[in-house]
Amino acid sequence: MVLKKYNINPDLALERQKCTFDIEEIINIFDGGKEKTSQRRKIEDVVLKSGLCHDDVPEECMSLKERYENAVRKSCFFSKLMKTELQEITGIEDFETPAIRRIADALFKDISPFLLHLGMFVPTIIGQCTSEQLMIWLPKALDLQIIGGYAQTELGHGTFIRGLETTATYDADTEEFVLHTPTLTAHKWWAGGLGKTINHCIVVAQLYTKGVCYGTHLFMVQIRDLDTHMPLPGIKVGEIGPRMGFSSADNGFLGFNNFRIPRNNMLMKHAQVQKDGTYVKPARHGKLTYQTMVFVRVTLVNEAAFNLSKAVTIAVRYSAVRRQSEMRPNEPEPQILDYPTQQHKLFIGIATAHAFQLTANWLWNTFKSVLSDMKKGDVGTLPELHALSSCLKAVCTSDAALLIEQCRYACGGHGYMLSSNLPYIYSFVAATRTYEGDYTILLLQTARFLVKAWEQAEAGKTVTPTVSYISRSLKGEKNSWRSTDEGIIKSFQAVAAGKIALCVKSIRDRMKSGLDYEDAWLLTTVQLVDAAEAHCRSVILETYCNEVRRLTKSSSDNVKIVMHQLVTLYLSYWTLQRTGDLLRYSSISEKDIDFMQRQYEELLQHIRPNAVALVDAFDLRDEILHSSLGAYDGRVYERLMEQAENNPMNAEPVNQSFHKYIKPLLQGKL
Ligand SMILES: CCCCCCCCCCCCCCCCC/C=C/C(=O)SCCNC(=O)CCNC(=O)[C@H](O)C(C)(C)COP(=O)(O)OP(=O)(O)OC[C@H]1O[C@@H](n2cnc3c(N)ncnc32)[C@H](O)[C@@H]1OP(=O)(O)O
Ligand SMILES: Cc1cc2nc3c(=O)[nH]c(=O)nc-3n(C[C@H](O)[C@H](O)[C@H](O)COP(=O)(O)OP(=O)(O)OC[C@H]3O[C@@H](n4cnc5c(N)ncnc54)[C@H](O)[C@@H]3O)c2cc1C
Repeated sequence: MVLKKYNINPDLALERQKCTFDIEEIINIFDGGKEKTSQRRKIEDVVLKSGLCHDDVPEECMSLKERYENAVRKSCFFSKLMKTELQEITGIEDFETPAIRRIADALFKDISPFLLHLGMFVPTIIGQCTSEQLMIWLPKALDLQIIGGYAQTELGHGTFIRGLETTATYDADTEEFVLHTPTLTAHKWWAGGLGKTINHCIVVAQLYTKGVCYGTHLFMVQIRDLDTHMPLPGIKVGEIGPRMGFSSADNGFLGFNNFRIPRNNMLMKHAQVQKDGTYVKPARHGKLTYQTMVFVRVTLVNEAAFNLSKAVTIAVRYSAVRRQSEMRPNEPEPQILDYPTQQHKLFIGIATAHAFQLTANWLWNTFKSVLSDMKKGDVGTLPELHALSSCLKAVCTSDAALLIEQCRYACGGHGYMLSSNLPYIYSFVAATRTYEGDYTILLLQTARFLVKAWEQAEAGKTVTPTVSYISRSLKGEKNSWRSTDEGIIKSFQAVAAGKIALCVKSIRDRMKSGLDYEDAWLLTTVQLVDAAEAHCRSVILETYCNEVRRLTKSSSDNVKIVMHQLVTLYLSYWTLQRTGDLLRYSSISEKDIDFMQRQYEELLQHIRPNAVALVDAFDLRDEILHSSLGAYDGRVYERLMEQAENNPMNAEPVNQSFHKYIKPLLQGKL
């Protein structure tokens, strides 16, 4: 759609005059410096000027097939642009740049069918191939001579990878693997891009050699002819059908009928099958084939932050423009943003977007540092990364989905319109809570790490920094509540320690009563999930505070003030959400809770004048927001009417169904 130009809505113009800080300063902080802001804007200019974002009809008015075809068209031209003009700006192969991710949303209101190519296929090649394999596949994948996906999940199993049924049996005579789908439930299911788009695929299958099963391994498989795009003989492939979102991503199914691939197509960086069929197991860690999932979990924290920032920008701008009800008789209707309950719904969204973005950046740096340790042969930091990425992925995607839905509630009926973009943002983020490891499953992985850390600390061993609070708790350090940043973080750590202690006790008590470890663990899983969530909260709170302090060291006083107001709002909000836990595990009193409630309500008032400026500081262009409610100019009603008038349903004054059905019904002739 071409965005019509309007003058700024007067309410929104006034809001911007109230701003107390330099928006550009905050933009630079989140981009990582002035230079990065300028590079990002250059990238956005190039993409927006390319004309690629244009749709003749709104995406939501297209059929599923049209949406898919439109998304393929855009993905191809966008890929070409990335290889040419964008590469000149970003530097060769710098696909890591968050700017590319951001501007991709200007093209795809839903998502690109190439998402898995960049998001999982290329990262798997990088992380799982030997250097010889890398030289064969990486240049082709980066150059889009081959397009790939990641097919792990099957119809019968997603969570439990060890239960996957697809087999890859080595045939030493021909030096090939035979891929086979032995049952209905063994069909690969869900892989993005698999339905219609990709010609190659990373397939996760149970490896058999010399009659022994060695568990799941990764294989590079060509599934379609590069010229005709027809499925290769022995391959059954297609689209799984309409779903809540991901409509243009052609999620697919895949079955193999004794399909042969060369031995070299097993990704052999960590484990190998030699020509004679001898299996060589990974030298360092048994779960290195799960590395791409860890990578994606790390990036999903960023996705949670980015998508929440879009939703809250839309809802705050709308709330500054929307007037409803009256506060006092005969007074003009106020902006709905003036209602404290509306501020309560929205300002936590702004603070959470900051908290998640800074946590995502921190997690990304942690990931890079663990990768560099692993390159040197040290896998000692991997368990902590796995525990951190698991709980942060679970909690951030889950919180973001809830807060995005809250943004929709905050926009009343108009938030329900697809043109608000809130339903799209929600359905995308809702899926992130499930894929790449369901919420509960990932928290249970973190819980395993926490229980182990508890046992290590009990044995007097040093534990990793993110769980050092366990050692303090075991030393008998009592928590005394203080309503400062550090004080609140310590109390949240005391909550996490208290919950982990109870889990350990429950497991031990259950074992004393005769249960084996597995049953004792199983019966404690409700508490274990809760403990892992509490641990994750303490990590987010601490990271957010530390990062704001570090990043605003040389900022102006006004930026320091407003960024810190949001930190305090976040800490107060979570204190009030978790009073039960804090009363149980810290020394917080009712008086302290009253104080926190008052502080929270005062903060809403302090933040109110800067609310619009704070969402402007996410620097999200209208073309990325795609929202009739959230455009920079605030011309909500004009855009809603414009979109209604453009609705293809209004192209003809009388729909043919009137003549076919309604009229005969009215006339008793049906
Ligand atoms: C032109 C286009 C432009 C577009 C631009 C876009 C740019 C890119 C944007 C990027 C966004 C990316 C989006 C990508 C979209 C993705 C779509 C979705 C994909 C998928 O969902 S793929 C499938 C994912 N599946 C899962 O996540 C399954 C979850 N299950 C598991 O992970 C495991 O089964 C398990 C962990 C739950 C259990 O595994 P297992 O039984 O094997 O292990 P145990 O529980 O017995 O544990 C044993 C020990 O191993 C440790 N462990 C487990 N996992 C790991 C790990 N990953 N790393 C390290 N260690 C691990 C356990 O902790 C255990 O350790 P312990 O010491 O013994 O306790
Ligand atoms: C939009 C979308 C895109 C996807 N893209 C891909 C892709 O590209 N490639 C790919 O391979 N896969 C993909 N997936 C699949 C995805 O990874 C899985 O759906 C996900 O990992 C969850 O697994 P599941 O469906 O087997 O759920 P299940 O494991 O069946 O979960 C169902 C419920 O059972 C619970 N449960 C399961 N096991 C346990 C347990 N041990 N303890 C307690 N509770 C348990 C879960 O918590 C959940 O509540 C995609 C999924 C979606 C929705």
